[in-house]
Amino acid sequence: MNSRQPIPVVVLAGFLGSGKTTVLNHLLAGRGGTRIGVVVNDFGSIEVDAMSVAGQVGDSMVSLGGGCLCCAVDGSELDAYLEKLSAPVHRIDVIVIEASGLAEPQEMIRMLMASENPAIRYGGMVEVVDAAEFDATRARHPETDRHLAVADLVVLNKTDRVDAAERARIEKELAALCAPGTPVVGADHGRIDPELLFDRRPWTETRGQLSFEDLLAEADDHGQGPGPGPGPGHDGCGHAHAAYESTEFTSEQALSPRRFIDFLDRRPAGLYRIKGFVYFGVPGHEERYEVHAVGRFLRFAPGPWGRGEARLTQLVLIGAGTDGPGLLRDLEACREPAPHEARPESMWGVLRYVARPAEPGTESESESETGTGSDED
Ligand SMILES: Nc1nc2c(ncn2[C@@H]2O[C@H](COP(=O)(O)OP(=O)(O)OP(=O)(O)O)[C@@H](O)[C@H]2O)c(=O)[nH]1
Repeated sequence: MNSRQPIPVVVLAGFLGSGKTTVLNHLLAGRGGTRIGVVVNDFGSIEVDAMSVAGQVGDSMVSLGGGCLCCAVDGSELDAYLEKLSAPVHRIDVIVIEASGLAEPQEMIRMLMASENPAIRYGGMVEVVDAAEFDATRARHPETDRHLAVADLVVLNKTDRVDAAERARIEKELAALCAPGTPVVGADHGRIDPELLFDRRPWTETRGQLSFEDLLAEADDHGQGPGPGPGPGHDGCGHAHAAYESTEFTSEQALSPRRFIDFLDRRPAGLYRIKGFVYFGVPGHEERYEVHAVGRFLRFAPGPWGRGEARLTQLVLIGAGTDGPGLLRDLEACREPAPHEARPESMWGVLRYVARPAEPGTESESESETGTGSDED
């Protein structure tokens, strides 16, 4: 991941007690060399949550080992904290906001979409659902349905507390409540693959000297946890990996923007994450297009190629129950031997998913984007 690209900001939402902090701890434990900025947006219980995430609490910003920063904010302070976290000095790769169990995630998404901070971009919304309390939560808090409708990825947590039939029933209901194609990932104690949300750097890529906490966390990453008890390091990593498969695609030939968008529109629900770079080679659009999809959420970010860098398309597709050879066949069918003959209009489908800084007076544009999370307007 190029550190000069805007930092993706992922919103982790879910009703009180659904397991957001548990998911976050698991992500922190399995972050590898990735530097995660954490914002805990939890009115009233800041200390409790920040402590369970970080193990230590400062004024408002907490250092998590060598790799993370955590700050506790209310909505009005969010912009200021995002600005602090996105300062180049912290070298943060991804920011996760743990939304209060009571917050309206739509508000937060709107704030992120409208943010004028060029160092960040909205990176999708993950809704954590408590499988054991699913019906009770919906009955008492009908707004839960609205949150599910804007989620890009749903984590169905506490699957250890329901049997297979109940889980299947909830998954069916979730499919009806969420936008079509939204992936639902089952989890026991928040153990989802961190790769679903961000690229993990290998430890060797961590710049600067490793701190003592880094070394402890690294040992923990390899299953030799620093000690008992909850908190980062509790889970170690590796549990979640077995359930996912990843498919890699490389092409020296350009991809047709129309065919590639068509492929993305039809991507199966089990394909949780796509990341990489695409070369379209269409006149006027010869840049390198970084692609980032989490669930239904899709973004392209055009940027320059490195000096002497080969014009390649390189994609990694991560999913469960996906047909790898079938995906590769579909991607091969997107190849375009004569991109220079393509008309610039063929890029329109891609450009719909490029985040542009909001122009003054174009608020309605960012609102329409907020509504779907996949920009299907
Ligand atoms: N049985 C079971 N318990 C879980 C699981 N995930 C989390 N818990 C427990 O559920 C409780 C709530 O988890 P948290 O991660 O604090 O939930 P939260 O969504 O951050 O809660 P708030 O901050 O109150 O909104 C804790 O006691 C966790 O240990 C799970 O998969 N199974």
